[in-house]
Amino acid sequence: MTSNNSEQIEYAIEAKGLSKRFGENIAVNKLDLKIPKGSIYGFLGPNGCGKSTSIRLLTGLLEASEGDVTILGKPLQGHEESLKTRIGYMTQKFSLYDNLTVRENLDFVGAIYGFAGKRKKARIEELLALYDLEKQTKQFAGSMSGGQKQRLALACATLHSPELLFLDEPTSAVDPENRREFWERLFDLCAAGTTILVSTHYMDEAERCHALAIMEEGNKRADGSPQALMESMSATVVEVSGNKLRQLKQTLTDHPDILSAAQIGAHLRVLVKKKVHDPLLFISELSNGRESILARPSLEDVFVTCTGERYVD
Ligand SMILES: Nc1ncnc2c1ncn2[C@@H]1O[C@H](COP(=O)(O)OP(=O)(O)OP(=O)(O)O)[C@@H](O)[C@H]1O
Repeated sequence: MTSNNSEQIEYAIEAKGLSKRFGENIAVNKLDLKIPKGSIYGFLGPNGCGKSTSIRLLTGLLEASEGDVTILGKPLQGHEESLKTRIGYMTQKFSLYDNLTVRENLDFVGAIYGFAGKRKKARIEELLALYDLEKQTKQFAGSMSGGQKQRLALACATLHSPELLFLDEPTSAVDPENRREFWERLFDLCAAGTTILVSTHYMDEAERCHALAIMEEGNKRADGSPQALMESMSATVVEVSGNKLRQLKQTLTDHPDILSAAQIGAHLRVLVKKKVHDPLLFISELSNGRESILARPSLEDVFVTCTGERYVD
């Protein structure tokens, strides 16, 4: 991050009241954001919650219905063209040319960003080595595996060394190992000064971000670092074990002071509202004295708590 002193923080993205309507449907509703330079920020939420639309608004590809956006210190409105060279964007479907080879894809993107001659060749060689694509240079992009396509898409999105990188669900089409590797590469980019905004519906991925926004139906329900979100959660987590968990789950979820009860293996993970002073006694009474313990909150618990906010008193 740029600074420890809050007065000196430089923001890569600032948004105020950002909204987008498609007819009657509000895809993004009054979104406020302050994303420090040099950080990895996540949008976490289910399909259709407005992640892609928010990213497209912040890149200037889509016009907002309302709100103000400042990107890398400049108002987005009126600076869309000049900002394009400072921004990278990797779309959900990777936007590769299937009928072009790996090298041709990079060549094409290089030309778009005004690279030519030795400079272009050198940058492409650098990216081929960095993203482990040297053996695939002549392969058509359409015939590559999900992981290879993802690495090529990241190489294309970062060819012009953008200061700010948008990644829309970049790991949906790859296995867990590729996903881990991909995140290592993101932290390398971040260490070199790139600010990254990444959307995901994976909890483990969101947990890797410096900070994130939890989104639902176009609204930001909460934001902060994963740690801060877990610490400020408005529920206590209790794990209950024993038999007949399916019936117990029903009894517990019917109770107004219980936000959710989900079976994980041989126990139920129960989110009890914070206003309940002794959650273990409370659960013991509701479950005929079954064994229960307090557990550490996870980001998934935060998500359930935030998106179920309307049920919280
Ligand atoms: N061009 C459009 N015209 C009409 N409605 C749209 C358009 N783009 C998005 N929407 C709607 O806006 C809402 C948010 O969609 P968006 O794609 O931003 O969600 P998302 O969180 O990125 O989900 P996904 O991961 O499935 O893409 C959805 O209800 C979607 O149908």
